[in-house]
Amino acid sequence: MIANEEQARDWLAGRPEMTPEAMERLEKLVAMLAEENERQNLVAAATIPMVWQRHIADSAQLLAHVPRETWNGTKGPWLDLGTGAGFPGLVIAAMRPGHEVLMVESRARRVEWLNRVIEELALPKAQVLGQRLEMVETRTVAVISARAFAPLDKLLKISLRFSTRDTIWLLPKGRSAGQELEALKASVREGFHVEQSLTDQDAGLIVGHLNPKGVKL
Ligand SMILES: C[S@@+](CC[C@H](N)C(=O)[O-])C[C@H]1O[C@@H](n2cnc3c(N)ncnc32)[C@H](O)[C@@H]1O
Repeated sequence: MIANEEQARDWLAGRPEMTPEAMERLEKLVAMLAEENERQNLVAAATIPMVWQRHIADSAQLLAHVPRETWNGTKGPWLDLGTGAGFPGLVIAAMRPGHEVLMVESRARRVEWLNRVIEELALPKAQVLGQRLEMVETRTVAVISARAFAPLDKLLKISLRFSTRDTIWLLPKGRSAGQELEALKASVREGFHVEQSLTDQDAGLIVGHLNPKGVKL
């Protein structure tokens, strides 16, 4: 379990994706976030002293659930829904800058912030789709992530059209992971399971696949 800032940084340093350049990008993101959070409420102020654990490692842990062959640039982009301050989308983009990461965010100030970070971190393959998810043009993607975006049943309904049966869904769900999964129809639930979060012993990540042709939500 990653229980503090030192453990978060040590864990990140040991990730296979980590390079000195990626660590530099994450350091820059953390510094920019602390500054911007004084101007707009991007993340809860109380989480700034725990930013490596609560936001950076919490986002980066999703990469451990994506086999390299699934997301190697050939099977489509990573789509992050409701990216907000940048989590997990910006962290994924900072650690895998050669891969396409699309971040959907509807609030104008957050869109401006995300674009500023993308430019500052020089992430040409990262892109912000600054509109409501409901307005985003349909395309299929390799990975769909969403942290603190919407209740699971609603989330699946509004984003099903981006999924193939190979798309990996990665949904950090905090303490409600098991309960939200249990509430789904058995035919939908069967493609998913709950993984323990590495950053919070009470939290779970819903991970799995959905067969968009075979389910009625
Ligand atoms: C609670 S925040 C979570 C932000 C980030 N994922 C995190 O975990 O720190 C949810 C974000 O989703 C955005 N959002 C909510 N509904 C949306 C929609 N339908 N389309 C696009 N963005 C949406 C909000 O503007 C907000 O920034």
